[in-house]
Amino acid sequence: MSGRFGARLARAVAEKGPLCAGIDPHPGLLQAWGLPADAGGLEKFALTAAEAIAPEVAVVKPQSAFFEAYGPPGVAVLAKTMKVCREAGALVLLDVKRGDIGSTMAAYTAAFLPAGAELEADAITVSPYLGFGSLDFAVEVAQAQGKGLFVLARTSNPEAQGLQNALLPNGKTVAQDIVDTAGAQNAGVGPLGDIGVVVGATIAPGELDLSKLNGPVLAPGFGAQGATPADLRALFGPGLPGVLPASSRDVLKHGPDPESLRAAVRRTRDSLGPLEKGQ
Ligand SMILES: O=C(O)c1cc(=O)[nH]c(=O)n1[C@@H]1O[C@H](COP(=O)(O)O)[C@@H](O)[C@H]1O
Repeated sequence: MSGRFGARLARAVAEKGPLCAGIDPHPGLLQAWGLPADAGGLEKFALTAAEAIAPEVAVVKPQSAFFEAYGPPGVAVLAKTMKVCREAGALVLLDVKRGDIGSTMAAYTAAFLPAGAELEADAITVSPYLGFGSLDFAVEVAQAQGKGLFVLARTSNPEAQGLQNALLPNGKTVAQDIVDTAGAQNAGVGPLGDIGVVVGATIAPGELDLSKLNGPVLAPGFGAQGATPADLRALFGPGLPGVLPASSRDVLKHGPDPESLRAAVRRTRDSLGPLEKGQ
């Protein structure tokens, strides 16, 4: 697929709906699937999940830490998993939550965004907590390479509230300031900018104004962390414009049978509403 990330994402969502399915090989899930806690078990888990799930959704989000935990063989499995997802037609959002000083961000960017990189992703998650400006180079590379970023703004975990809802001297919350800075990068870009934000599906409605973001919103917390389709609509509006509800464990717990996994991902996808409302 060619073109800007936001445009590719909008097409994929129009075709397959907004669900982002996570591949999070938790040790407990490997055990529940009857797999050993080693790189061989990881490979069986991740490839089974990728083959069953990726054809059904617009976006797959492998969680890098669960692969890195197995060392170099785990990272090799991650590369294989990402390839299987892309070949099945899904966009790959690699959840690596990177965030560092600008010059080091350049190295992270080189690892994940250029075409042909071993761990090439369509988009990655990044942390702005060293200052949004520390991500400038990553923003530039993503926009130039047709790739995307999802910047942590208001995360789904309960500990995040104090920091992310703190007021800045400009009168905005930290999270709102991050959303607005991402929005400035997306200004004037159609149909959707390339710089998304992460907003947990578990947060209270009304905390954030997303009306000027003009970019995608990754909304984890749907499923295992308790958020329902009704919560998503209350938080983001009835059509969920640009919103990618993300679910990992709630789908993966239906393995290892590929048919059960496929049925679970279809059920989850369909619970979000008819396709034309997805974008
Ligand atoms: O960036 C993320 O993906 C993320 C941000 C956030 O605010 N909350 C959150 O849960 N996540 C990730 O989303 C996934 C949620 O998994 P489940 O709770 O199993 O659906 C995990 O991979 C988390 O690391």
